[in-house]
Amino acid sequence: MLKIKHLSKVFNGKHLKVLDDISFQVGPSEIVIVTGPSGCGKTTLLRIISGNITHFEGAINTSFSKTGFVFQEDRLLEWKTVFENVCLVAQDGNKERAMELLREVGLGGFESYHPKDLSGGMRQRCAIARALFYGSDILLLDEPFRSLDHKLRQEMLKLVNEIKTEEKTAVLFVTHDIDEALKLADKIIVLTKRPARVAGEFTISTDTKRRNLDSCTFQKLKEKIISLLEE
Ligand SMILES: Nc1ncnc2c1ncn2[C@@H]1O[C@H](COP(=O)(O)OP(=O)(O)OP(=O)(O)O)[C@@H](O)[C@H]1O
Repeated sequence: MLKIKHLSKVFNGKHLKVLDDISFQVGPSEIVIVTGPSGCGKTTLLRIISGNITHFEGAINTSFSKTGFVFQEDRLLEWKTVFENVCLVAQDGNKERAMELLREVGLGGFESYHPKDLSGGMRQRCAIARALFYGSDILLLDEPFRSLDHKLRQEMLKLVNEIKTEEKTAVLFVTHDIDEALKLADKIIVLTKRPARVAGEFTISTDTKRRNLDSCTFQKLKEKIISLLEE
């Protein structure tokens, strides 16, 4: 369980308040999606949770032992191949599994390429394979599918869902795409504009395979989230 309690963050010697008293939880094998207006503080929130930002108010309590993350920038090592980039995070890991993950993210056949020879979307998928190979019990994803086309996005969403159900990995996912959130989330956290507060928290119990986004229930939920984002 990850518990975020009364989290606040101010940048620039107290001039820029970014997060204001944020509290929510991520349970084991749960997909929690955070959405909110541009610049409200979503990346800052993930950076605090991942330990990249250490000065903040409030508390982060976690019982997860391994945290994997994919940020907006892919942070691949340019001098390593795709396969080496993935294997680097778990050097004793099963190399067959690394190959399998690369195939699952659509990079089968590109194992010996270097990052500079990949497109932006391929680089991002390599970063996702690397995070999955790390074998974390919670995965932090910051708009990881932004540069992918529609078909690839759908495939990656399916993969995240499989990782959750098969590997029991919890996922904390930032996206601007409300349909993506409605398709995948067990819980959606909507943040206000900066300084971000929790404007709404919505639990979706319908199994992801049985969700109909055109149904009245999902349309109403979507309208509610949009209205909160527009406030
Ligand atoms: N290290 C930093 N120092 C000072 N200000 C920062 C720092 N990091 C982020 N900020 C500011 O904090 C605010 C929130 O930024 P953040 O990247 O967390 O927003 P976001 O919600 O992820 O945005 P987007 O949806 O556009 O990706 C912005 O005004 C940004 O300029």
